[in-house]
Amino acid sequence: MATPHIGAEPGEFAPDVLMPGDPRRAQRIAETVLTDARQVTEVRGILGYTGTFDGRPVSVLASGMGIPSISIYATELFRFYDVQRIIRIGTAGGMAPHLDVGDVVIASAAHTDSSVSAHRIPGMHYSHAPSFSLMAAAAAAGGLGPGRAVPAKTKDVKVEAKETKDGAARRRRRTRGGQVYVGPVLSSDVFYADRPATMDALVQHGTLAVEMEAAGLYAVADQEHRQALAICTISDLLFKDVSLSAAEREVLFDRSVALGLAAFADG
Ligand SMILES: O=P(O)(O)O[C@H]1O[C@H](CO)[C@@H](O)[C@H]1O
Ligand SMILES: O=c1cc[nH]c(=O)[nH]1
Repeated sequence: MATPHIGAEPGEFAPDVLMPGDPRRAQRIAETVLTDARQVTEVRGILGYTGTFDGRPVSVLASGMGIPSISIYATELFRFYDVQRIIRIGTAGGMAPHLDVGDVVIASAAHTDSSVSAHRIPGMHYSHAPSFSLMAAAAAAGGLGPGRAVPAKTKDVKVEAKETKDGAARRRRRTRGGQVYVGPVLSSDVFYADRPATMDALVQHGTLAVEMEAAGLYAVADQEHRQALAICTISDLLFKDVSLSAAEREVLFDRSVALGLAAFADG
């Protein structure tokens, strides 16, 4: 039976689910990466598809934005569709100075200011962490491993970046694109926040990037005894006024999807 938020019947989702925030990104992944993908849900415009990749069943379902939204979809997938593993395919704002747009961050931990997670276990500061096996497999697929301090450089990608100051000039910008990093992210409840001291302290504590869902996904996976990971493409740089357009954010996820599919295969 369908859930309040997912229209699929039991059995229509694969055990492994890729989960972008944006429904159009879900559609694009289904159309360009999966074989024989068919739509299994469209409730509230949150699109979901099931197909195969390299002969393995794989689904993709959008999460919407924020911890409350991803928590609903992840809980319903784990609890009512027997989904075993979810990998978030997200975008994130780069915080650490060495990051560039197009780089990929595999979230080894997720700090959060969300009350949803902060009060999950009363009296505890809950640690939001991914599945080790998924994270290790994704990192290996990204060329990272023990004793390899410098991330693998993958082929350059050309992106159209936008200088946000005054919403004005666009300029062509060749990124180092596709460098893969593993480290903590901030899963923020607030997109438009003005708190430079907090962000600076997080960077000083090794935080790489900010997004809005990983902590919720990791907590739900722990609660439901399932596995999860977040892999995010850097879509803008918080301290450099560099930002990708909405259209660019929709398409610049190939590397993250490849790492996610490799993690499903090897994790
Ligand atoms: O591109 P997605 O996956 O939605 O991720 C990021 O983009 C949204 C904000 O623009 C938030 O959901 C944030 O986590
Ligand atoms: O700055 C950003 C970029 C993407 N996603 C976020 O949550 N923040």
